[in-house]
Amino acid sequence: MTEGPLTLAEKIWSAHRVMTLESGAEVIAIDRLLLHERTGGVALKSLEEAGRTVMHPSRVFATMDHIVDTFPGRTDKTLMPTGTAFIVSTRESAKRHGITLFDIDDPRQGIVHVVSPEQGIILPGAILVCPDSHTCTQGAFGGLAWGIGSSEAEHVLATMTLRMNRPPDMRVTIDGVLGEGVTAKDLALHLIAALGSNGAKGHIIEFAGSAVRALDMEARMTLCNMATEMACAGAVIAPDDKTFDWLEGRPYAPKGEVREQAIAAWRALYSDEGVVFATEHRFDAAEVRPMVTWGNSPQHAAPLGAPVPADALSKADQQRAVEYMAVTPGEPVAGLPIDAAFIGSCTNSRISDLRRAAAILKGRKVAEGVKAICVPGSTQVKAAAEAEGLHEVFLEAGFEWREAGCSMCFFAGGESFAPEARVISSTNRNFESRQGPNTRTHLASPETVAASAIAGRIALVSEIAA
Ligand SMILES: CC(C)[C@H](C(=O)O)[C@@H](O)C(=O)O
Ligand code: SF4
Repeated sequence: MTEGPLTLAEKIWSAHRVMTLESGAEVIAIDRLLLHERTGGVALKSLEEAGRTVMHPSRVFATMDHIVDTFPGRTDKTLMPTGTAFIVSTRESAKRHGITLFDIDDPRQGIVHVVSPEQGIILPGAILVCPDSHTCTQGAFGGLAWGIGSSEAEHVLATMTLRMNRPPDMRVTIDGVLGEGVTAKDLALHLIAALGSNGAKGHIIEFAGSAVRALDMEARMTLCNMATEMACAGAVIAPDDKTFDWLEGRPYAPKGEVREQAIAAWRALYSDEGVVFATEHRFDAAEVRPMVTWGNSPQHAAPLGAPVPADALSKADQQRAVEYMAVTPGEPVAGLPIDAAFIGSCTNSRISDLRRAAAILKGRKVAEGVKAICVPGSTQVKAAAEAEGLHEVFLEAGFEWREAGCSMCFFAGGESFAPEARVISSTNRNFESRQGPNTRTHLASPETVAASAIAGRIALVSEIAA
């Protein structure tokens, strides 16, 4: 390993360095590759067409999440035209190459970034890649994880290496205490609003500080997930006892004596005192409020109740968003009537998210005319929620209760919300037509989504009647 003080990311990177090329690029070893039926299927097909084989099938995992329907009783058939072909071809390739597949009917199935931590596939100090932009979610466990393209995934399948320049390091330190009812999602939107959607361009962000240490593992995943929306190359949080405890007993995580040895090594995974980051930012958790987006980029976020920027119509990038979203500069989006509410996605669909939403929905009803849907992030999350009776809370309130998957986080030609529907959503992207043709997505925490579904308009938890 290199001498002198090192960042956490540098420590992990140098432990994986195979060689440095003349160009300065490096060849690094990859520990784990994850695939899903949308981009993973493409990588496998292309590998086969090139006549290559999978180097380490036991380090490659595939799941069905992006294209599969989430209706109860689903099959290989999907509303996405050509969708079945992706599902079938991923399944057949996985079988041919001996890759572990979390298929539609597998109790381990779910959204790739929810399933991997659940199974203990991502580990502190590891490097994991996946042809999906929200892979940095998994950096919450103190490993390096980032999204790659399908052709890079093919390269990893064949060689378990990647050729890359080491990304520069950025540290985002958040000290202080988050206020009552303020969540990791609000914190993430606060940071994106402040730093911008290119604010971390090409950097590996290390989230540090007392407010980050205080987050539980699922909240850390939400934070790292949203880092993608600042164009980062990865996001990482130094592992601690919470990380080790969360991983205990997970199928692919080390056990017994090996676990003890692993923990001893994982305890060295932190940025050394005095190390210099390419960029540093500091935030105070006490300043974060419940947030909601008003435009078509996650950076178009403001505290719930704050107005859409009064000068938005004079700014080229905001003008289109204001028109598309049908919002009024100078006025808040809070209070706007909604057509739909969505709880799901790799950002906010884990058991703690569902528990917090259910606590708000209990004994209440979704406002008339609002289509409300809850899609657990994985089949395991769904089962855990059902064991606690949370599904009954959602159903009694008037939410649909679905099978696990990406669902309407990402309209790929399958199921969608109605054209121009205004949707309050626990997802990570509010791009144009993201949840169906011309849909208007407002990003928020699961709590705000639940409260808004009850109110029938964008609302704070504190605004709904007791
Ligand atoms: C389809 C997939 C490649 C895409 C991504 O990379 O992120 C999707 O997951 C998304 O969230 O937009
Ligand atoms: S849940 Fe949404 S953001 Fe996450 S991987 Fe699926 S489509 Fe992408």
